[in-house]
Amino acid sequence: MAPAASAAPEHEPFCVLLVEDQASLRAQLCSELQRAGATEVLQAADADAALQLFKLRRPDLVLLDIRLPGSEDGYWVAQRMREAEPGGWTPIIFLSGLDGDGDLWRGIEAGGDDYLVKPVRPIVLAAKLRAMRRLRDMRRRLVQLTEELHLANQRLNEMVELDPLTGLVNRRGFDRILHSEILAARRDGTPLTLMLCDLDHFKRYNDTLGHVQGDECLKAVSRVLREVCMRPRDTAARYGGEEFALILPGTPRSGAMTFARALGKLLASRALTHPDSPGGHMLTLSGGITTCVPDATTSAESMLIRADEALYAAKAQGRNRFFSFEMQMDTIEQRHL
Ligand SMILES: Nc1nc2c(ncn2[C@@H]2O[C@H](COP(=O)(O)OP(=O)(O)OP(=O)(O)O)[C@@H](O)[C@H]2O)c(=O)[nH]1
Repeated sequence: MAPAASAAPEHEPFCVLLVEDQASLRAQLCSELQRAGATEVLQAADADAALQLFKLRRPDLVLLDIRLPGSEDGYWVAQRMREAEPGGWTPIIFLSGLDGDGDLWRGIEAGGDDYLVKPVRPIVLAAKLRAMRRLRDMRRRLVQLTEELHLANQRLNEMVELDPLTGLVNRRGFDRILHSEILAARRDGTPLTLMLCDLDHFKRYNDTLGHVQGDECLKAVSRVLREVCMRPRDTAARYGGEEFALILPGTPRSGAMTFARALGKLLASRALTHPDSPGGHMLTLSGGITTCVPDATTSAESMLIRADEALYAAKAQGRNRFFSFEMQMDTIEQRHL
């Protein structure tokens, strides 16, 4: 004996749109659907009402009669429904008195998922409802998993560009950002500043306090750098061991020097001590700055070479200072005038 058509055990709401023009059959199917576990049955007697309800309520399943009053039939309705949900897929089951192979084929071609020939036995209707519900749940889970995967990928991409010790952008991220900021500044004709910063006498720091303490010091300096980068597109990166890089879009030479002074002040306010610094007991930084409005000849490499040269000069002239490559060049030129 066939099992009785019973309510599906699922707890999630399941809304069915029933499109059937005969009122008595609609009422009968409606109560069978409810017995079979549909939590809501929306009813439409013609194509227009069916489409309106579909767009407004987004049901979980559509039961669609093929013969409808007016000029449009169920095939037409199914096609419009598919067009109305790009990227989505609401299961559609055709209901029809037509049982030819061609009718079935047309229904599937029109975007239907299944085809039931009237009169539909309650047990069959309940079984179809259950199967479609299962498909809906699996599809939802798939969408959820895809979203989770997308987020995990995003996070992974971010992590690939982060330095694990300091949380700053790492060398890989720095290379990408500098390259794209050069292109942007070139396109907009705006100045771009690159600043390389290096801790002074950090080897002595490590030698005296050990690497663990040295790491803590690098983290503290990173916090200062992150704080001093106040504009959204300013980037603080860990360029190498105890070397940091700052990318400052829209920053001219004068702005770069103001920024360097602010950085020096903020670092001094943190009063980070150095146990074995020849110049006192405070931790200090030296910096090399280059600023330009990039043109076709500007590259990340050329900017790095200039910033590095300025950093070398700052170290050579006593440390705890920032030098601008371009300002040095101006001074040299003036001396030769
Ligand atoms: N604790 C710690 N130390 C690091 C890390 N990366 C690089 N260093 C240390 O940084 C020190 C850099 O030393 P040097 O290049 O001689 O430079 P310095 O002693 O700062 O001297 P100047 O730059 O000339 O002022 C070395 O002792 C490295 O071991 C790191 O991730 N953690």
